[in-house]
Amino acid sequence: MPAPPRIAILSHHTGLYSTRRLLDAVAAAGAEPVLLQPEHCLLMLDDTAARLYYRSSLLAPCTAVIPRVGGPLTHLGSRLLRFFAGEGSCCLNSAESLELSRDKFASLQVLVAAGIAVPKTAYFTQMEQRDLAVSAVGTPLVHKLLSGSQGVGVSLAETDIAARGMLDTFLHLQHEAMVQRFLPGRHDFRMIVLFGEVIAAMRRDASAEDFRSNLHCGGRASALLDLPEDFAAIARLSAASLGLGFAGVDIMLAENQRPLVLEVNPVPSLEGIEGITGQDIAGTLVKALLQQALSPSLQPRL
Ligand SMILES: Nc1ncnc2c1ncn2[C@@H]1O[C@H](COP(=O)(O)OP(=O)(O)OP(=O)(O)O)[C@@H](O)[C@H]1O
Repeated sequence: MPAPPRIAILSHHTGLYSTRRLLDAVAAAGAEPVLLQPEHCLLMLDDTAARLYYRSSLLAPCTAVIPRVGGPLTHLGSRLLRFFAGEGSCCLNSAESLELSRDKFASLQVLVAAGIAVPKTAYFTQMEQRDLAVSAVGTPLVHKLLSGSQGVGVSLAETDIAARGMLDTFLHLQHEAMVQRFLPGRHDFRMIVLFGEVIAAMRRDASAEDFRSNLHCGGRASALLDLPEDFAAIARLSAASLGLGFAGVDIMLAENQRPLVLEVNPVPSLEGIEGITGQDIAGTLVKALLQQALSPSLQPRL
């Protein structure tokens, strides 16, 4: 009997809901789950060969790889993905797409170049550009760290004075700043894209205590059963523009109800969306990835 395909899951937090769901889904699909904590990996280059040691042992080839690395492990995760791609493993998201989508401003640049509308957003590095950025974007405005997730590093400045003070601090500490026009809707839409199809969607409403609608910030989610076709088209194009096989695309409405993409998450949590929709997203993902891996002629519809 041939050995079952091996599917690696790169995850630091092994007890996380998404990691556990994916491990179970890999086993349920008849494949062998291989849990890799990125920090226990050693990459070795020697002449023209590349090798990966996991906890001091040479790692056997993997059929496919699912990156579930958080923001702080983006660079390590992308180097591991580059190794796996070189080995011929089928990576759910590539090294390049992970790096790109983890940079909040660079990814918006790529979306805009693809014709996808985003909120008015300024990026700058020097104090001399601060006042122009504040007046061009207008207050209230949202300041964002260039990397961050679950709403961490996203803050609201209601007035020009507050915005200037906040920017002074961030320019001093981070040497760069990103500010975005505040959209007053208090809700956003998250669409999960898998190989060019929207497979699930939810609406998230901010609580009375916060402007952020992330579930970690007290937001409330509900399933989005009648997904507008323009939202789905924007989500598909956003994931494709960033080269992502799997992505969570966040959309908010402008004052004139135009859908604008806030960001595209390369490692969206499965917990909220599976709980809200009742869908087996982990199972769908693993089956689609195995199909990709085992039918090399089948190209993802990116
Ligand atoms: N320009 C904006 N106007 C109003 N609210 C915003 C704006 N940008 C972000 N928000 C709110 O803050 C939340 C977090 O913002 P964003 O998605 O950029 O950060 P994140 O930390 O990467 O979140 P996630 O982990 O969901 O990807 C959004 O879900 C939205 O509710």
